[in-house]
Amino acid sequence: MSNKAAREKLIFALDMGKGLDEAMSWVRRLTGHVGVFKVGKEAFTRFGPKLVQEIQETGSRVFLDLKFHDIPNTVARAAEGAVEMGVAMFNVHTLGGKSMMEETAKAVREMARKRNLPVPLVLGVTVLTSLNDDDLRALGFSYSTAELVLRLARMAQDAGLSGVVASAQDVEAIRGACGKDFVIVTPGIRGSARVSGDDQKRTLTAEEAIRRGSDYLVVGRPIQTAADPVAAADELCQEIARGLDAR
Ligand SMILES: O=C(O)c1cc(=O)[nH]c(=O)n1[C@@H]1O[C@H](COP(=O)(O)O)[C@@H](O)[C@H]1O
Repeated sequence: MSNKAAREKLIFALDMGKGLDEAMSWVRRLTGHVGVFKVGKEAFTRFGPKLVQEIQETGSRVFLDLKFHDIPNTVARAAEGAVEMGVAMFNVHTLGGKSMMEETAKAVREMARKRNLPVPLVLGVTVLTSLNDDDLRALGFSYSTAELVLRLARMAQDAGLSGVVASAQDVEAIRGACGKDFVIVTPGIRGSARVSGDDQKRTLTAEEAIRRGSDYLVVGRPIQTAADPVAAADELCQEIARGLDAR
């Protein structure tokens, strides 16, 4: 069993679509070794709210990663569904705009109050960790990734979101601009070895991400494809603990 404070910061991405049983066997295997299970598009399009419910019935917390990106009314209504599912956190794309984020934050608070449910963390995805400065230029942005992330994080905070999803490379700048209570979730965590089929461009190690101020790390393939996934999760928790000590 790993250090609890460190473990709570580790989110395992349940990126798998073969069967609900397979997903739940990963949940049972990694319970006590990671703090949160992330249900993203790959699993949700196959298993839907049933997977979320089954994970929560085991006592674990769920991060619903559907990256809502649509007009304000549509995202706000989808967000109410996320509240009703009882997830601990979910995300929207900040590029959906400030009014979308404002309407969503308000709808989440009201739905939680009406149904007497916990208020989930609402996170704004800034610039995907699979994109670099060249990709942004090709998309027509004149900002660098670092500049755009900071701008979007400030906007997410002004709109009332709980925090953001960003590369760990941007954590110090976001923390400086948005303060200590703003939640920063960082995917794109990699050690010295890359995983096969790797699409992550802005990465950092778990220890360094935590040392710089990440609140949660999202890790998928480095655990899922490890020879011993439980040992890989425990090693990440040790890295997180070292990062916390070095803060
Ligand atoms: O929102 C996310 O979780 C996310 C945002 C982002 O910018 N980059 C990113 O990789 N993610 C997710 O984080 C996970 C990373 O998985 P691995 O690269 O396998 O560790 C995937 O489930 C992605 O969908």
